[in-house]
Amino acid sequence: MTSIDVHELTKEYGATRAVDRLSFRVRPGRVTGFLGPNGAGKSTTMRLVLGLDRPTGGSATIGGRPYARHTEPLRTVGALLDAQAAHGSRTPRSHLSALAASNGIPMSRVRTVLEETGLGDVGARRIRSFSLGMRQRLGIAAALLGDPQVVMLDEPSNGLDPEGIIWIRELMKLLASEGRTVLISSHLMNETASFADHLVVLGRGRLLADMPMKDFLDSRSRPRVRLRTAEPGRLQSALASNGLTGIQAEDGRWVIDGVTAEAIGAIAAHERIHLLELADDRATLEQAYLDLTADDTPFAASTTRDRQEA
Ligand SMILES: Nc1ncnc2c1ncn2[C@@H]1O[C@H](COP(=O)(O)OP(=O)(O)OP(=O)(O)O)[C@@H](O)[C@H]1O
Repeated sequence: MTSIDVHELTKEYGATRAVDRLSFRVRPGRVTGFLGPNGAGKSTTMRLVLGLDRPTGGSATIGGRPYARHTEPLRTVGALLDAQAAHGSRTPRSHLSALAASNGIPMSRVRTVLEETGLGDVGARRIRSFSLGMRQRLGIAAALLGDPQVVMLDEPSNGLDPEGIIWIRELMKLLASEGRTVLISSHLMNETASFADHLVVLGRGRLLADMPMKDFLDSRSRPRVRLRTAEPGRLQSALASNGLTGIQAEDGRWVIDGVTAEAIGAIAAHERIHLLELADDRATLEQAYLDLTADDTPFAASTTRDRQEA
C-alpha cells in the first residue's frame, strides 16, 4: 500500500513556522484535496514530502520510505509543483525524453503521456511559446511519465480552460479509481468539491481537518430545507404548530432552518399539504471551508462591512 505519511512534520524558515507538527496520512484509491489559505504551508509540505527541503522536525514518507530512499522515485511518485520548471528552449518531447532516459522509464511513455494530456500535436514545439495552461499540461505529463502509484499536484487547474478543468477532474478520479494515491492542492472550492473524496485542511501550518468530504460538509452545516408548495398559508400554520418558521426566498421557494427534508416531508404528508419540491439545502464546500479557516487566514482583506464596523 503506497500511502503518504506525514508525522509531526515541522519546518521553520527563520522565525516563520511554515509547517507545525503536522500529522496526516493520504491513502490510495481516493482523491484527497489539500486546502488552506495562502501561506498555510501546503507547498512546503509537498516539498518536504518530495525531499526538496529538509524538515526541522518530524518525518514525511511515501510507502513507508522517505522520497530519497526510493530507487526509482519517478516511478513511485509523480509531482507537479511548478509549471514553469521546464526549460523554454526545449520541446515537450525532448523535455520528457530526457526525464525518461535519466529515470529508466521506457521511451514509449513519452508519446503516451503527451497524448493523455492533449499535447500530442505540439510535442515538437518550443516550450517558451506555451501558454500557462499548456505548461500546466506538460507538468502533469511529466508527473505521469513514470506511471507512478502516488500523484501529487499543486494547483493543477491553474491556467486551464473550462475543457481542461473538466479533463483534470476526470483524470484525478480515474487515477484514484486505479488505486493510486492522489493529493491535489487547490484554491478553487467548486473544483475541489467536484473531484475530492477526502480533505486535508491546513491553517498556519497546522492541521485543521482530515476527513471525508461528506463529513466535512455535514460537520460544518446546520440542517436546512428548501421547498416549493401550492399551499403556503397551510404550510405556515403547520410549521408554526411544530415550532418552525419558514421564510420565503426571492425565488419563491421557502427556506426552513434547523430541520431536515425528511421531517418536513412527514409534516406535509400528515397535513396533506401539496409540495411541489422538497430538498435538504447542504452547505457548499466554499461556505464550510471559509467557516473553518476564518481565524487562520493571515492575508484576508478587510471588507467594506469590517471597515464600517471599525
Ligand atoms: N523558502 C522559503 N523561505 C522563507 N519562507 C518560506 C519559504 N517557503 C515558504 N515560506 C513561508 O512559509 C509559509 C508557508 O508557505 P507555503 O508556500 O508552503 O504556503 P501555501 O499554503 O502553499 O500558500 P499558497 O496557497 O499561497 O501557495 C509562508 O509564510 C511562506 O512565506
